[in-house]
Amino acid sequence: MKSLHSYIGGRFVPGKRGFADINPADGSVAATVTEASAEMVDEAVAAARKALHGEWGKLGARGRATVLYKIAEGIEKRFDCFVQAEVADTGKPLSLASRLDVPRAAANFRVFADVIKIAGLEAFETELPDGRRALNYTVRKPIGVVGIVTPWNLPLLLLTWKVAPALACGNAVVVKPSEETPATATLLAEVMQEAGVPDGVYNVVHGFGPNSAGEFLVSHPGVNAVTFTGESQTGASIMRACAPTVKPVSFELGGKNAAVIFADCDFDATIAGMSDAVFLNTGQVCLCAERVYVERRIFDRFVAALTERAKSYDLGWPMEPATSMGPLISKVHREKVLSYFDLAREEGATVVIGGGVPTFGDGRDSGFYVQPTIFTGLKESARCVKEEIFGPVCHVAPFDSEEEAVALANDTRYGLAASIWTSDLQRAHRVAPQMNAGITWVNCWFLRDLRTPFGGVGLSGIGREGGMHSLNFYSELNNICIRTE
Ligand SMILES: NC(=O)c1ccc[n+]([C@@H]2O[C@H](COP(=O)([O-])OP(=O)(O)OC[C@H]3O[C@@H](n4cnc5c(N)ncnc54)[C@H](O)[C@@H]3O)[C@@H](O)[C@H]2O)c1
Ligand SMILES: O=C/C=C/C=C(\O)C(=O)O
Repeated sequence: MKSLHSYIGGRFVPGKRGFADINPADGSVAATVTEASAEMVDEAVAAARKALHGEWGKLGARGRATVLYKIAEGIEKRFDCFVQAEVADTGKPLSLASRLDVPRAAANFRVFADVIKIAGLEAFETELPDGRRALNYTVRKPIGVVGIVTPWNLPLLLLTWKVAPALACGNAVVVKPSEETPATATLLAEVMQEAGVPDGVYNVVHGFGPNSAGEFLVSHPGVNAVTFTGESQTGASIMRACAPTVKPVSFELGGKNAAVIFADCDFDATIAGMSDAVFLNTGQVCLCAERVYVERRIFDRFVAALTERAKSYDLGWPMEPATSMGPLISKVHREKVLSYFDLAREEGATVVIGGGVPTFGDGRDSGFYVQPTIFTGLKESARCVKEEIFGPVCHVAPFDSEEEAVALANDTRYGLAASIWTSDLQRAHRVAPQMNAGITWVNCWFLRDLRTPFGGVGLSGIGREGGMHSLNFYSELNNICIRTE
């Protein structure tokens, strides 16, 4: 049985207590993991601090970019290892990990290497009424030791989305991957060693959230900034933990995202896109559309076509190439999703398809699969329309006018992503800016350009990452004002 340990100051360090890393496809134990104690988190933060004062701190942006390209190559060299580790931890289909998670991890390092090389700085020529003149210019410095806490749904993708810009900016990091998916962050440590990343620049502490490595890290006085992706409530706890030392935070949190489908959409392309938007990664993507609003004229046709799509998913073993939907991440998460399925029925939903657990007659019956599920008929005030479920499920409701669609889409305390499906370009331009969300896609979903701002409003987060926005979070700007006259 494989044992996964924390990685501190360039060494794998076992913790005293162990916990199981479960494969959600059949409930088997994929690996054992040792938990980092408070002392080990202290050591990781100290190792990161030390690295900032060593050769890493002296390397310029070009030198760091070269290291980031090597990390990207290192991930690609071990492509199959990363895919297998991610599939074993998450149960996601091999095809998905191969086309999304692992390629994006390498892309994250390449893009931020490119961005740091071309990033400019601000400068102003200042003229005061009394005749004095000055040149103001800004320099970018690392923020220091960055604490990175990440979730289980896209483990390597979301971890590297933060590690890459943090390293590009010259920081040292201590990462706390989800206890559900510890493998790829650990494997990345080996890539870091091979790429010549100095000891202490990348540290991993394994464990849980409250009263464990997660809390020890975010409340640590030696951590200069915290970046977190996960549930909104966890974000609130982390914010409280960061308050005493006034750490800057960047939060990418939950969503209850709307899709708005107009009758003039390209119907087949919309069904294909919406099938991903609802069911990709078993609906466990923060950007997934759980609220789907469809213009009444095409409502029945849309529901029927999306239902056909739901039927077409192959809930196979994750390592089978044909598998298109895996299990949910854990028993606990499946219980949560199933409790929402029960609640939807109590709230008066019509179950169009799904709503339960599939049976297989093999080991997958001990895994955490659920059926792809579509509901209709709920009131807008229903909890299943308001709360994030995070499973392969959506509620579809009709609308009659553009104004009504915008109001329905925006009636949420979240605000991460929205999608609009229409062939009318003017309508797209009119409606898109009205969406109360950080990201609005038109005739597509989860189409990413890593230079663009990514983040949410309301309960969906604080701040934006991506391109220059990441550089601004992961660095301190020092403005220098020189009197010239
Ligand atoms: N907005 C985004 O970009 C985005 C991306 C992916 C997932 N998510 C959200 O993440 C959630 C699913 O992921 P999850 O269940 O792993 O989230 P989670 O909040 O339960 O856990 C995320 C991480 O936080 C740690 N943690 C938990 N409590 C903590 C505490 N008190 N202090 C420090 N660390 C703590 C966990 O151990 C884990 O590593 C969903 O709500 C989803 O919408 C958002
Ligand atoms: O589950 C959430 C997905 C987040 C995606 C990103 O952060 C990204 O594509 O950069």
